Amino acid sequence: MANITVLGAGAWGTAFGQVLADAGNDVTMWAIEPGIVEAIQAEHRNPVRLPSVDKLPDNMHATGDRAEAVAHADVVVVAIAAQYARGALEQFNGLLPDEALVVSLMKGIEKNTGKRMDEVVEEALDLPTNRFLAVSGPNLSKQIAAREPAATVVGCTDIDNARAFAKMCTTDYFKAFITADIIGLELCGSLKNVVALAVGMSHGAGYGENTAAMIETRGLTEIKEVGTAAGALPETFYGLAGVGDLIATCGSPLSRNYTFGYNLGKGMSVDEATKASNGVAEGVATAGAVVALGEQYHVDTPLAKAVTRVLNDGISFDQMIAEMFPKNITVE
Ligand SMILES: NC(=O)C1=CN([C@@H]2O[C@H](COP(=O)(O)OP(=O)(O)OC[C@H]3O[C@@H](n4cnc5c(N)ncnc54)[C@H](OP(=O)(O)O)[C@@H]3O)[C@@H](O)[C@H]2O)C=CC1
Ligand SMILES: O=C(CO)COP(=O)(O)O
Repeated sequence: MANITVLGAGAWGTAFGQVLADAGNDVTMWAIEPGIVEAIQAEHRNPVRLPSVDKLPDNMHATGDRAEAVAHADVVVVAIAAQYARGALEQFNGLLPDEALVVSLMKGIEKNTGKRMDEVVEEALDLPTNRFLAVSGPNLSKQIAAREPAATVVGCTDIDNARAFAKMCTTDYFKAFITADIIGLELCGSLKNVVALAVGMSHGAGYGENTAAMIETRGLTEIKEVGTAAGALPETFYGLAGVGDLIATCGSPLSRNYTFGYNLGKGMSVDEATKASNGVAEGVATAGAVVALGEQYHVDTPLAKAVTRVLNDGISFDQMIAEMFPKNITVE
């Protein structure tokens, strides 16, 4: 198969690295933390970010050296926390082989620029659009690391590249579908994290499934409206990467976004919830960017606005609901 390098040995980077290794590829993990590199290389484990896996496959290696990591890569997969991706990738600019494909697993919007990860990756690496791919779907890392059956969507403007990478990440337990709708894929993955924060808050505040369903339904509409205004295909939002990922992320305490929201709903401050989080909750930085995207495209974003009010102004969950659903609107 292929030589594939994964940049970022977090929970999903490591679990997806295992999928790629199970599919028969030779996988090199690059991480900034020397302790993680050492543990993967010496013990075939990532005790910091993915402790549930006792032994990673033998065809998974690790290095902390940037040039060595990517020198022979056919594909470079990026799994770095979204707000740090640009800075981290700029240090790889000029090191990648000329024809290498670059695949983003990230689900976030850059806070300072409002840019999607396809834009950030292409700018940071001077990468042509046809060599950028995104992977997004209902993919809670711990369950995929346990090899439970799951599926994802691989996107690329060059559908042959999407098809080629989908083959490289298909195993008996992990299936990949393809699309050319990069904008849809990026916005589904990033924006559902904001919805998961709100649903987590609802459960943390003590409410049940009706409240969660009300938020999820509003969230899906909001994601679709912002996304289609930005150029995405509407059908992407009703597929695996859209409603599929919304169901998984809003329904599981394994989601860092859901859990972050749950802790806020129970009364923690943003600082306390950040300290309690086991990995990055991308929705926290992305919420404000969604509001800005809404303003840019003249689409109302009551859910994202209400979530930013909780994050920035510390309003209660009940007040958030009142702001999301003013008395004079009808909600579908
Ligand atoms: N976990 C999941 O279930 C899924 C996650 N995703 C998305 O994938 C992305 C990564 O998630 P995940 O792996 O779970 O997150 P984690 O929080 O587990 O890991 C984040 C990764 O980013 C790295 N990182 C942070 N800052 C820097 C930096 N300045 N330079 C280099 N590396 C840095 C971390 O390195 P270090 O460990 O050394 O701090 C770590 O490898 C996110 O955008 C997330 O939304 C998508 C689908 C599923
Ligand atoms: O995107 C995910 C599942 O598809 C993971 O969600 P979290 O980043 O909230 O853990």
